[in-house]
Amino acid sequence: MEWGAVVVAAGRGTRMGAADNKPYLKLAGRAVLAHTLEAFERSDSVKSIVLVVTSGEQKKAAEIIGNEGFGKVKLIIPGGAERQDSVYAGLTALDTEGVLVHDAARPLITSAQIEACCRAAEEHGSSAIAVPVKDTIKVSDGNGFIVATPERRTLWSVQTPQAFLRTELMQAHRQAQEEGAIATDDAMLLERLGRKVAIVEGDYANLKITTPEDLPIAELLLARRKEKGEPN
Ligand SMILES: Nc1ccn([C@@H]2O[C@H](COP(=O)(O)OP(=O)(O)OP(=O)(O)O)[C@@H](O)[C@H]2O)c(=O)n1
Ligand SMILES: C[C@](O)(CO)[C@H](O)COP(=O)(O)O
Repeated sequence: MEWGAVVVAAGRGTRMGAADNKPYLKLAGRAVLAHTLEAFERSDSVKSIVLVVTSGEQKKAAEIIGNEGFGKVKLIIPGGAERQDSVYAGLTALDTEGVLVHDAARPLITSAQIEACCRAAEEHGSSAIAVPVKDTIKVSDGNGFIVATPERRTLWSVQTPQAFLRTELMQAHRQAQEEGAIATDDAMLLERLGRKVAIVEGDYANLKITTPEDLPIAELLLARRKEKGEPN
């Protein structure tokens, strides 16, 4: 199966609160976006990448891609108000049979994990990388009180990439649009249609740069990876 990637980098970084948008923050001397794209550039299964960025940041993104010599990024397009809109915009610009959707804010992804996602989706139809939850998770009543504790052994913290048949994911997005359904990840759009998404156990290091403390943690994880001679 031929695989493409939609890398979404069109958020505003509200929770990070930095002067620059998250994809352009420096991580070990390089833009967060450069680390993220490098793993997809190195993945033998990924043939093309559509990068979805904030309107007005297309030139900035293109400069990074040019400086890094990345050749798989075919299009840099503006995103939408929600992550779901940005993903859909990317899907309409890709023509591969398989699609990986990945957050640009997850720069510690590795090409090995990308390959594992592709293989699992080729076997099961779709897949999502995830790690077992380490904390006990509680459900609240919305007024600050705990009302339930889901069984921890059934809980996974899902990350990206998530891998799908492109036409299937596009159909799921269109159905969600028609029904006004908002999803915080793409797997949810298939789950709501009764489709099973295979879990690919990943790595706790594949964190999403979301709040300020995430950046120094990512720096440490990258330094440890370099000491061990591990590739992205
Ligand atoms: N309208 C949006 C919102 C998010 N994203 C992307 O989706 C990924 C996950 O989103 P998140 O970590 O929430 O990034 P932001 O939306 O920028 O952060 P915040 O919610 O704090 O504003 C990020 O790579 C982000 O750039 C996107 O492409 N388009
Ligand atoms: C897609 C995701 O990274 C899976 O954990 C997460 O849902 C993105 O959430 P965000 O609020 O858009 O960062």
